[in-house]
Amino acid sequence: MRVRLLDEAGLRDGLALTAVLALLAGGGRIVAPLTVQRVIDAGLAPHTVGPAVAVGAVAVLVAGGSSLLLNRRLQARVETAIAGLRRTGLRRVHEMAASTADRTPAADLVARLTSDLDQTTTFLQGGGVQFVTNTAQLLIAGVIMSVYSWQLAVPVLLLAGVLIAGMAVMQRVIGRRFGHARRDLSELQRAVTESVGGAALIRSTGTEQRARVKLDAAVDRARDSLIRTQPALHGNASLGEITIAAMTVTVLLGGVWWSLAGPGAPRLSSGQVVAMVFLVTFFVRPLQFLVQSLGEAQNALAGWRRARELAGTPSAEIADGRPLPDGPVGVRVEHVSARYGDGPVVLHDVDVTIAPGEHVAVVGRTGSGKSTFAKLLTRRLEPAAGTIRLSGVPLDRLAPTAGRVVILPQDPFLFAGTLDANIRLGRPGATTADVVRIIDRLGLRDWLDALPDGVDTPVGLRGELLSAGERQLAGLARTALADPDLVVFDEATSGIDPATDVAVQAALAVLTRGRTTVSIAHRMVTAENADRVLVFDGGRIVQSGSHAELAARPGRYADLVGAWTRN
Ligand SMILES: Nc1ncnc2c1ncn2[C@@H]1O[C@H](COP(=O)(O)OP(=O)(O)OP(=O)(O)O)[C@@H](O)[C@H]1O
Repeated sequence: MRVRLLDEAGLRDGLALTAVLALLAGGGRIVAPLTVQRVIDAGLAPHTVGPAVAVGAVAVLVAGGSSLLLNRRLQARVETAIAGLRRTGLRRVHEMAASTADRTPAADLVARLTSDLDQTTTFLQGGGVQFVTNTAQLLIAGVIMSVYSWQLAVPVLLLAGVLIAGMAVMQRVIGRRFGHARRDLSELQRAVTESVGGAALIRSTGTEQRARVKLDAAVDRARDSLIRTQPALHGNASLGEITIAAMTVTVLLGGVWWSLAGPGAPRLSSGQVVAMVFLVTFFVRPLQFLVQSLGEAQNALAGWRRARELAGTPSAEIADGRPLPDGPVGVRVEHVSARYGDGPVVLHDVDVTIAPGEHVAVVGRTGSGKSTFAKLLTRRLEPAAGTIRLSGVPLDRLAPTAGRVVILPQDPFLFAGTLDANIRLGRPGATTADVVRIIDRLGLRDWLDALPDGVDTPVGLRGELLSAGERQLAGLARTALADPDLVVFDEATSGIDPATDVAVQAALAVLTRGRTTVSIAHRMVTAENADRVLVFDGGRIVQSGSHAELAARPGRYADLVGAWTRN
């Protein structure tokens, strides 16, 4: 695990140089007490002071310089590793299997890539890098103490052994508790995001009390989790204080006793006793640091692990998949069933073929399985049984189809920025001139001219400055710019005024011309304009034919047409 951490943080490269810098930084600090010992043992002779000060000064400068270099080196590497983890994590979010993405709340993914990793940075900036220097200092001080007086060094090292063993046990407990705390904090973030995002709905439905109870529960859980990290931390601090004080006392009392020992017994000079007192201080300081920063270190590690877990999610993209053959896509859905997680089967034995270039409208009552069918075609859900082939290639063998298979949702996602920037996302390298051309081709020039700043009109966060119909028009333009070979269009059910609806229908007609299209239709006009209508009911296709054919005979579709006409 630790070895993997070294690799992941990019610390293995140049490990020897890192170790040398750490030894220089840690060892340099220890030279001063040794020079003091020499001066004392020489009877404080003036001629020994000058060289001692010179050696001490050089040592301090070397220690300071090495420490600076080491800090910069480690900080830069670990920050680079964190940035890499963020990038990989984000890529995994985009390549995640649809089933995993469905199960994972967005706020949890955001927390793993932001606040969780921030803990690692905070720890580093708070002196986490000193871990390395301190460990080197601890080792060097321990060795020198043993050389100076093994009689004093043995009890100190034994006490240090007790402390380190105690910390090893505690850190496991502390690590586990911080792991829980980070999970509960991420839950809290999710609850807060939901509550803030849904504030208007909560106010309008008068459900503030219910929302507050849910939020309070998340706040309490996070608080309790954080409190649960404390007893082990306090236990660790107490153990540290007791053993560290015992080490200092041992050296002081033992030193005095040995220095006064009678003839025949091994004697310590006063200089050696003073040096030992300094050395034990150098020995215990890193231990104190380790004790105090154990909590922060475990919190940082817990954050790192959560981010790494996300970065380690297997990509759902098929690396050596077969590319989608060029041209309009033929769709073959063979006896496909679908379910969400362990839930009931919601699509049963769906078997249908869509010819290249055909425009198929999917209709049916709410909950009949239309969206599930669309999710299967666009790989946002894997079939529970059966196979789907696009132009003959089974979906589970197909290479990424970005730009070739495009879903146009009811409410297309728009990033904060201009309309131009959002539409250009459809095709990498597209220019504003391309955007204007595609808007013209879709017959949307009047709409564009009516916007305050034309293509430079800002759309606001998630496109909130545009109407629902305008967002769908922007989505249509973006899709048209992508020039896909299979379009899955989820028609908006509401929020579109009649004029925009006409514009949407006209643009849709241009977009679908010559390309395979599956439209989830909520309006009769969309079904009428399609080559064929598939009628879903209870998760099954119960009718298939042209609008005219199906409307003319009794059945589900005729009922739907009746309902549309009455509306
Ligand atoms: N994410 C999900 N998790 C669990 N069940 C789901 C999920 N999405 C849909 N379902 C269930 O699958 C069934 C089909 O739903 P689907 O969304 O495909 O219907 P639909 O015909 O598109 O309905 P609508 O016209 O209201 O969008 C429904 O019973 C629904 O409750």
